[in-house]
Amino acid sequence: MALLEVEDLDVRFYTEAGVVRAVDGLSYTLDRGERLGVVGESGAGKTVSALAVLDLLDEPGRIEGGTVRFDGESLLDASPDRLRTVRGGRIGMVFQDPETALNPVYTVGEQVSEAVRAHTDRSGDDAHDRAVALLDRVGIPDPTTRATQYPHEFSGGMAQRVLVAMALAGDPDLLIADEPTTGLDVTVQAQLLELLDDLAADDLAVQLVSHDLGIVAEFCDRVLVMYAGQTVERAGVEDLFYDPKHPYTAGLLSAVPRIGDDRDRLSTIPGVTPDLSAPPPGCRFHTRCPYAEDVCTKRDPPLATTDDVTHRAACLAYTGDLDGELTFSVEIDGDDDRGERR
Ligand SMILES: Nc1ncnc2c1ncn2[C@@H]1O[C@H](COP(=O)(O)OP(=O)(O)OP(=O)(O)O)[C@@H](O)[C@H]1O
Repeated sequence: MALLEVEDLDVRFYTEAGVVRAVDGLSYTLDRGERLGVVGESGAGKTVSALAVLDLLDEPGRIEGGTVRFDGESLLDASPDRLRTVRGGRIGMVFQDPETALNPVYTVGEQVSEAVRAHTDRSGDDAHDRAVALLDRVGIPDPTTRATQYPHEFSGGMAQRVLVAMALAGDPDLLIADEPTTGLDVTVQAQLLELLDDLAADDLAVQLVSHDLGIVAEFCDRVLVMYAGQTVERAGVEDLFYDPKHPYTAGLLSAVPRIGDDRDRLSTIPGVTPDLSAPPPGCRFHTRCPYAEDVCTKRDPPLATTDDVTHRAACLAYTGDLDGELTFSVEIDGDDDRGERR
């Protein structure tokens, strides 16, 4: 049994401008110790789906359908008390922007101790000792002294380590990290990824939400690509990066800036993500897809098997509905690796 099973998850935001279909029919699983990357442009639904898994959506967001099972237990049916136990306990969370996630008026030690008290039987000195051990575990030097200091005395990278320590307080089986390294400089990013790598080696499953494909390529086992609230491709990390099957993924990959590449490639996929209160009919990507045919404006592509059952893509090219061939080239390390897709 998978550790996390998300099936057919639908999230809507009821706004004055209309109903925003932020997540539509999202399904995926995550095994123990596995690292899943969730990628896609801004507005794809990465954060909203991570929050929905934990039933943490704020108004006007609502989960309209689907199931979330964690270790066999249905989280969306769980009582608020039970959810609070699982959340931050068996599922740890780290979000972007550590400075705002920490409370400026309490010491770091107090905040980590509080997380320990909330998610374990420890209290008093015992909780404090555990907090110091956690700060040590996440690579904060001189943790005893650092525990007495306030968040403003920590750099961005060190503050993010504190948040990881708090997420580990309940000894979780799953860590959901949403853009955990965004805003940090490259060296600090690498150090933080090394920490996550080390933690995942201890059988912690990680769902890493990121718009940074380089980080995902380096860290993850499997990748889910989201576009406009839906999964467009799902594959093992190597298959996805070396042999993408969806035109959107191919576009994202060619938009990754590479060392020594001074062209502005970030605008490789022309157009913008659609307004999710009125998504385009048929394939949501058809308005930006260079391969789109008439049928793409009418038929919603299922997440179909490509040449491998574990490699799926939501494109009519894999249901036999396209007249033309899907052929795109992906440059990996400067090599032009041309592939035929059908
Ligand atoms: N409070 C809200 N009210 C209305 N719509 C919302 C709200 N929060 C999110 N959405 C919509 O949900 C969709 C998904 O947003 P989400 O933040 O999950 O995207 P994302 O992929 O995480 O992007 P980013 O990388 O910018 O965080 C977007 O279209 C967004 O406009």
